[in-house]
Amino acid sequence: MAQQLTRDEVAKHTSEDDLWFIVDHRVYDVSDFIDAHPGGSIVLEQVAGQDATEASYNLHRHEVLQQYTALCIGTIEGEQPEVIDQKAGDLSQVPYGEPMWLSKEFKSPYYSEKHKKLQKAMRKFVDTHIKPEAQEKEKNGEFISQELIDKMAETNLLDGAIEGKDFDYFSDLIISQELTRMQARGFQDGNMAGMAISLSAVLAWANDEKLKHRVAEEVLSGKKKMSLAITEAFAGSDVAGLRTTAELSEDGSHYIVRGTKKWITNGMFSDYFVTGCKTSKGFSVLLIPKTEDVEVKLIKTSYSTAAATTYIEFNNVKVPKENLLGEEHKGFVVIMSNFNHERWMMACMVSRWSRMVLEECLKWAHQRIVFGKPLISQPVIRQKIARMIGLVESNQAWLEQITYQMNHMSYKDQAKNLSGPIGLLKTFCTRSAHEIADDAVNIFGGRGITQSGMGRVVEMFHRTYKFDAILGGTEEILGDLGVRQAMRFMPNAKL
Ligand code: HEM
Repeated sequence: MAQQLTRDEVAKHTSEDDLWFIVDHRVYDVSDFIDAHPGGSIVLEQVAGQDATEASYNLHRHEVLQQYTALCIGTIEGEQPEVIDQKAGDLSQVPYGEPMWLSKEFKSPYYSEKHKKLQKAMRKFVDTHIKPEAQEKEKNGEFISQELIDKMAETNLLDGAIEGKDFDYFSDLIISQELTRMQARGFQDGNMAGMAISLSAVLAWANDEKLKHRVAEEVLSGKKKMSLAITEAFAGSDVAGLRTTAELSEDGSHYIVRGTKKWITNGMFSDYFVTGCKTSKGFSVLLIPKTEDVEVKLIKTSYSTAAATTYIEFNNVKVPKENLLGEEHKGFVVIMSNFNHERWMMACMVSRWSRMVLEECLKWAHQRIVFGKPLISQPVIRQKIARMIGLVESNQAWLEQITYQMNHMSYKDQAKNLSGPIGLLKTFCTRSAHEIADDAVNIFGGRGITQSGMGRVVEMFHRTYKFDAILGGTEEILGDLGVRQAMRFMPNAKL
């Protein structure tokens, strides 16, 4: 048991080489730490022997104190720590910090006990196994370790937290949203996002059953990696403008692929590329294995290189005819139907990021003292937070409604009925993110543009939400798609 000390006892330790203070009813001896303190020694000397709770929470995230528990030598006699120590797997206690279905006061028609079990297991797995590596790699830009990939493959749906037969789109939503809580936007994509958006095309469109099963087994077991290679320097959303060509050999046994691809997430470590190519009479999609004729170069974007964003050159790569996905020259439908799930997944993630940022703003406004009062006592701050809550909750509500439809529709019908709504949903979520990021930085001030310390989540979101606004289709393209789709369902008659 930690020793019990009195406030009078603490007040005696005020010299540079014998310096104590109190934070949240706990006593810290920082005599050997003051020279290493990132905020310097002066500030610590200023609070020597005193209660520094307010000063400390005004300047640090609680996790800083959790990391330095060794400096804590005891608690104040008769007093109890009040600050909530979040443990791995815990739900947030901040209002609006979790979607409504996770708050015990509220009910939802969409989630079952099985979903709740999955969420719990996923939260714990992310907090314990993914977040520590994600935080490290986000900073140093290295790619995900094989150990982490093996760990994820090994647990096979989290050691039975959910059975394959019960896995539905709400399970998918839960996994996507929980993954964002690693709070590392580049690593989030580096964590097999390439597979998530390309394996679906192989599963739905491979003509060769053997190939389909082999690739699925290899990538789901973590032995091989894959990515989706559509965009080029020449064209992104404008798929018709792509210049990578696939020419069928005279004997019809293979294609020769030549061209380049740009911004390919996970391309640096991929063994397979689901690639959009021009063929003699249209556009076709091929599963291209990595060979010596495939050259990859790392692209540095505004998020971490942990995402492994890649420039690729296919230099006359020989690809067997069996690797064609869907029909030859009719690849447009392969890509377009695959986009739905990718865009929906991005909506899951960016909306959860927005909620994390809202949570950060609520915590900060609650504990930051300005002009002698908590920041939240300023009406202008409450207005900003009110707007954020409205956006975050409407993102989630629309997302859940669309997810429910996906659960009750075939893949084909989803392409017909939901590509418009999903495009509009993603656009709405990223426009919301734009507003939320902007207001959050204003609430955090200098910390909102600083990569470490209190504002690091807000800083990262402000720097990276644009990835969701652009990848998988820009806001302009998707807004347009949504309205054009709606017009397709308009009755011919004047109304
Ligand atoms: C055991 C107690 C403490 C530990 C372990 C600690 C640790 C840290 C760490 C790791 C940082 C880097 C920034 C971050 O990650 O948030 C930091 C920054 C800082 N700390 Fe502390 N600190 C402690 C107590 C205090 C106290 C009591 C004060 C002031 C009264 C203080 C003042 C500062 C200041 C001014 C900064 C720079 C903040 C900024 O750049 O925004 N620290 N501290």
